[in-house]
Amino acid sequence: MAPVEGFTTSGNGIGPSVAALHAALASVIDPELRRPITDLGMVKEVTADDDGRVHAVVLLTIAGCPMRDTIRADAARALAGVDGVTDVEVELTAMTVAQRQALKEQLQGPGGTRGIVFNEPGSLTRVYAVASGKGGVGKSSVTVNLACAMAAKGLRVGIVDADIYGFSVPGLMGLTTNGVTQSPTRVDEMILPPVAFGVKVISIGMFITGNQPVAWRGPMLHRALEQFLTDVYFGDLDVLFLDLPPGTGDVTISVAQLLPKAEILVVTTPQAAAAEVAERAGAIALQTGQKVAGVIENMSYLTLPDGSAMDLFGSGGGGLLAQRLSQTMNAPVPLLGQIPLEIALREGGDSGAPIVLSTPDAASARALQGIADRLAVRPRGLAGLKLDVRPS
Ligand SMILES: Nc1ncnc2c1ncn2[C@@H]1O[C@H](COP(=O)(O)OP(=O)(O)OP(=O)(O)O)[C@@H](O)[C@H]1O
Repeated sequence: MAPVEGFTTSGNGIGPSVAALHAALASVIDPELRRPITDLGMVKEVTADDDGRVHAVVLLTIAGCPMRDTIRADAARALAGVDGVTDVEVELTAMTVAQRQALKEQLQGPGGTRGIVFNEPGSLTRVYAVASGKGGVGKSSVTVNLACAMAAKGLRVGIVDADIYGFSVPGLMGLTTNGVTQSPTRVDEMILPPVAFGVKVISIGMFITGNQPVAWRGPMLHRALEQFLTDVYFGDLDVLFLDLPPGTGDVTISVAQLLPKAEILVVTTPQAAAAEVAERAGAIALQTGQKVAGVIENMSYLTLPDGSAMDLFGSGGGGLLAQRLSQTMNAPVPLLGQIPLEIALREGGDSGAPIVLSTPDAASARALQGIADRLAVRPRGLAGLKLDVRPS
């Protein structure tokens, strides 16, 4: 292997090789940026002597990086596994301003600042805004489970908790412990979202202390959402979910303005009255020019101890809503799935362990998995893209 900048070994064939040390560190993934630390300019130097003693210096984006212990442990473990290594010392130090700037430019392009990457013509990220007519129908539970199911399939997934007044995503994703929500790391003005179950998550709940109410009017909400979409580094995502507040308020309009390509997923219960309210949430897409990707019926039935199904909230609401929205939108709007009521789903939400991962055999988990599969097989968002193909 050609010399690698920063890597020094005696080079006389005794002790670990540069190639093996580099390969080991290339297997260490930065927990927030989700890329190998070797690609991110985070490996400053590695020296190894003939006796197999290795000293590595790893650069952190910021001195107080909350992931420093994880990065150190992962790097030490990877190096210790290299043939000929007898001892490992990993030293952590912070990047200089210039190194941080270089990293930001590598991630975000020259200049470091940009608009909303998901709106760029080359963006292939599918954006789903999850809406409901009423509160409490399970919109957030559905969002986190779909996101986790897709991430478990290997897709790169992010969630923006746009339910600014009633945020619940950090708790559902296990990012809140004893009332304290994990904070994002800030690299100057760039915000690195915490990652849970492979999903990058950002929520207003990460920026306020305790359980304070958020009392903002429309323009503030719009600005907060815009900042989530511009300043948060999500990287190249396959799917971005936005958990909208219930109804058709300011945030829904802002999402339509900020992310015109976002498709709406409407969550409803089977109750006819709930479906009617949900129809308004879906039909707003007609005014904003967005697509409705489908309807998800939640709390469809409850399985009783004798195995029979009880329609606690009536039946047929999801199908009815899909039919009505298809007419309103003059385009097919499918009923993507029906999720039963299950105690395990609620418990998974309360404990921050989404049911698709914690109890994948549960009926509700299988239904959610089925919906995620249907959404995941749709191609990445090439629709409406002008492809740069010219006759020769
Ligand atoms: N299928 C289900 N079975 C059992 N409990 C469920 C189910 N779906 C949701 N729940 C529970 O119902 C409650 C409300 O769910 P959730 O917070 O996901 O709803 P929401 O529509 O996002 O509410 P809001 O819009 O008010 O934030 C939660 O306690 C959740 O665990």
